Amino acid sequence: MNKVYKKTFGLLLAALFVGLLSSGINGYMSLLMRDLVDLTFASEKPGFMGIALRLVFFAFVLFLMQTLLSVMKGYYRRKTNLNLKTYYLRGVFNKNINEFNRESTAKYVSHITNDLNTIDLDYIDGIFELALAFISFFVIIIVIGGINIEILGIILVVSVLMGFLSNALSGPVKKLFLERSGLYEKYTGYLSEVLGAFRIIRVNNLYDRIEHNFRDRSLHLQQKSYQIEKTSTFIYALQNFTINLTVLIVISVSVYYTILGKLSFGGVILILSNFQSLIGPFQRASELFPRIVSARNLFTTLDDSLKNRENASEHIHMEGFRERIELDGVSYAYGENRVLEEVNLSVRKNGKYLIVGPSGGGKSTLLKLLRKYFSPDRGRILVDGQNLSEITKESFFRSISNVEQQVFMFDDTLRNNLTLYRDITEEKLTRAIREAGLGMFVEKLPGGLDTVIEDNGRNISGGERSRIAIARALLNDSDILILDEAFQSLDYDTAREIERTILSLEQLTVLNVSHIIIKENRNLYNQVLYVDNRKVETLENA
Ligand SMILES: Nc1ncnc2c1ncn2[C@@H]1O[C@H](COP(=O)(O)OP(=O)(O)OP(=O)(O)O)[C@@H](O)[C@H]1O
Repeated sequence: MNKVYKKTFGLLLAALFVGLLSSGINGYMSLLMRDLVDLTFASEKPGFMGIALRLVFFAFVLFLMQTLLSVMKGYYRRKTNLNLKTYYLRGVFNKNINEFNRESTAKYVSHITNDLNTIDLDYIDGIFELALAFISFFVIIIVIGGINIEILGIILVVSVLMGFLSNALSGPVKKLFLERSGLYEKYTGYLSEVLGAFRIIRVNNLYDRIEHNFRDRSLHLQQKSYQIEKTSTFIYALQNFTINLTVLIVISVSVYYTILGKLSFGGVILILSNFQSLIGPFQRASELFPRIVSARNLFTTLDDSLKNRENASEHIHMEGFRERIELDGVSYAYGENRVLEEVNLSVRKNGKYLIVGPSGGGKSTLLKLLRKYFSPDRGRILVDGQNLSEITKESFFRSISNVEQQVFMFDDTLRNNLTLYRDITEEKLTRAIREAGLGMFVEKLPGGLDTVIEDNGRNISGGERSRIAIARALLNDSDILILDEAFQSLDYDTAREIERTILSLEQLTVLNVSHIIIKENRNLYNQVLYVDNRKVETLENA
């Protein structure tokens, strides 16, 4: 993430350069102002108008510079933020499927919303503001140093002491900010779960139980925010006290130097009017530094969430499936629960396999291993003799199509939901629609293929959803089709017809996990595999 943040470093420097010019103009105007005041006290008319006009001119230039600065800052922030968000989302989509599934999606949502928002406000903007404050600080140092170096020395000592003090005071706030970010992540996850369970909560009147839990969690989060608020207020009050003390010291020293004749009255006004730029950076640093540090830690959290723990080196590019897939002594366990043990199996190209077995027997796990969602704990899966864990995901996924139990629909037209945004000829699309048994459905739709599927398929039935998934898979032109309970929402006749069509496709290897056994089609399979008791057995060979 840090690398992505640094990509817009050029924009940051350009904007800060404009900030430097603005501060320079501001410093120069302070000197003009001092001269103006001193001329007034000396009752000298010549030169007065000239300085006054110059002041008006530079005030206008300063206005333009500051407008430019705010435009540049806005552009820099937007661009950096967008870069980070797109990088993160791309990273999420590069995760191993099983590792993505292991986490709740809410965690990623919370990272993209809460955490990247915090990074925007506290880190991107924080660093910018701090840098700007220090630029104006150094410019004013040069200006005051030019007037009286002793006063500058005194002011600097006082300011630096105060800066250290403020920083030391802000320690407890840093810790609280970090804790709150973790709480937000959990809270967002919890809310997504509750809203995801909307139907079951409504139907079973579970709201009272949910409300109790919701109140506890909300309260806990609010208490943490309140604690941050309380601690921060106390720390800011202490910091204000030190600032007031510093102001008092600086005023006293300046006035004393005027009495000694080492500083003109205009000089005192210059110091006092720029005092904020002198102590501002230390004040800002104490306020922003804890935020910057805790937001900086979020980079590590975000990077960690994108890491794939299984890092087998994938270096083989697969050019289509040619001969066979072999499972060689494959074992897999979810923690202590061993689901497959020493499984040996051979799947030949264009073969048709029906996979059956009791619920919880391990059928889906077998499919997940074959889909490369995760790797076996022991043994190997060989695709045309190459170890599947060494084959790149991109090239392998191109060879397989999946019809899973959960079918996602985009809020888009039926056409785009079928083609998944690829260029597909009308002829091919019509054939896939027919083979997936969607012909009548499309004909009846008033908008045909241009009908919009709403809200993840709210306006279509479960059976239509499965058929859309089957059509998608047929349009994929992949070598292997993996079906996981694809027919369970279909009536018997429709399921039979679609299954028959799929099994008649000669250039397709089919692995079908199904509880629904269609007797008329059973002999169309080359092999029926039975998965149970950690084993995969062949029930019958055609
Ligand atoms: N992600 C997971 N984490 C932990 N255990 C899991 C996970 N997925 C499945 N299991 C367990 O692994 C075993 C096999 O599950 P699997 O889903 O492979 O069975 P299945 O034969 O496909 O079942 P069904 O026919 O009910 O879909 C079950 O005991 C299940 O509880």
